[in-house]
Amino acid sequence: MHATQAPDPEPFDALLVLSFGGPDAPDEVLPFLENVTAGRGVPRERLEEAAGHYAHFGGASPINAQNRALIAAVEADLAAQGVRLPVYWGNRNWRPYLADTVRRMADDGIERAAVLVTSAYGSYSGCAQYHENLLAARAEAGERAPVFDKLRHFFNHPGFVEPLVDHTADALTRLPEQVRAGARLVMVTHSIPTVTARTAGPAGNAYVTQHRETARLVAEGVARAVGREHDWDLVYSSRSGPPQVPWLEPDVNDHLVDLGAAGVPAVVLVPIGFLSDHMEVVYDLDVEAAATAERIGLPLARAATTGADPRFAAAVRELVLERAATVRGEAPARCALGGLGAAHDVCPVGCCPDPRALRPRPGASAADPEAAARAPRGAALLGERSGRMDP
Ligand SMILES: CC1=C(CCC(=O)O)c2cc3nc(cc4[nH]c(cc5[nH]c(cc1n2)c(C)c5CCC(=O)O)c(CCC(=O)O)c4C)C(CCC(=O)O)=C3C
Ligand SMILES: [Fe+2]
Repeated sequence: MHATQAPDPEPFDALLVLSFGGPDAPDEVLPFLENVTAGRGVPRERLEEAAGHYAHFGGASPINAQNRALIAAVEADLAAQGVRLPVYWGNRNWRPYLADTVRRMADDGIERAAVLVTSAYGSYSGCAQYHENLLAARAEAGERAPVFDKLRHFFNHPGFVEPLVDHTADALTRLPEQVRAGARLVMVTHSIPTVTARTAGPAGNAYVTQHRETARLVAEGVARAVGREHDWDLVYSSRSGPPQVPWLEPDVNDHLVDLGAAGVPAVVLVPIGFLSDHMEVVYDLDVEAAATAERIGLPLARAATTGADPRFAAAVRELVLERAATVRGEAPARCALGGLGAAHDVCPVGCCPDPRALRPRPGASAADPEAAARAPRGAALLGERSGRMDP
């Protein structure tokens, strides 16, 4: 018998890792891309361009292997801490599809699961759309479907930030010594339409605000680690959509050219927007941005993502136990670095509406920005059957 009691995940009887998904083979690339862009107005040319990125890697995205590694790290951490919680995995856009996973969870008798979404930040694509996916999957699984509690955004959790700090300090050492001290930290994330950015989070602008905070925390940590300040910028990759729709800028490539022209001696690319080495990282940064830097003679190093770092696996456990305690009506410590504090557990009304609901449609009455978001999304996922509600 152990003297100390294992931490209590009650009322959760499972953890669900919910991610984007990606193809595992060349013949899966187009069907995957069609899933991603269904009804989202992404032009055919952009689809073909994206297919080319996957072709560059033999038609397979690194994302599935990365998620398997993350799940293995989380399982190892839970086991080491004596937390008995099975871990399930489902994706929005590819196998294992979320709906199949939720059906399996129901078959296994799972009643209430914490959900880790592999996006650290609030936005329609990174938060609300996953809530919609959960809602749809529950509807498909029928009345035995488990209840889901999506964990809060982890952009300012030390278990996410600290590995990025170490990886950035490590990337600095890979630059030639004579340019190292003057290196600029270029923090990169996925671009999104500016309208989606403006309406992200309970007060708007959450996507950019949270990224700026993570960028600042990483730069601050790096300064402590290397004993020297480095200037930083927040830039964007992977622009999609039709050309007439404005997306967040500057693009990482344009920015590298500007920095080179301004006489910046070297750059470290820090992919703060991505939990692991997705296609956006291994293609958009390691192929495309690296070629841009090469062309203009700018020394460049790319920091590794947080990935399956054991500190992140421990953070996932902490977030699950924290949320479990909150659901039980306790007031647990909510760990967060910096000035923004721990993000909300349940998304309030108006949080991260679908950009399609914000676009005025010809022949329709003026678009209602709140139309897509009339119900608090977290609460909507709680089982009416059980009558459970969040505090
Ligand atoms: C905010 C955000 C995240 C982070 C949150 C999260 O992690 O969910 C994210 C993640 C990802 N995006 C990914 C891939 C793609 N995203 C696309 C298209 C789009 N992304 C968007 C936004 C985001 N995307 C948006 C607004 C679009 C336009 C279409 C639409 O409104 O939905 C397209 C279509 C073709 C193209 O345009 O490139 C692809 C192939 C992969 C997998 C990579 C791999 O295979 O390793 C991952 C993790
Ligand atoms: Fe994307």
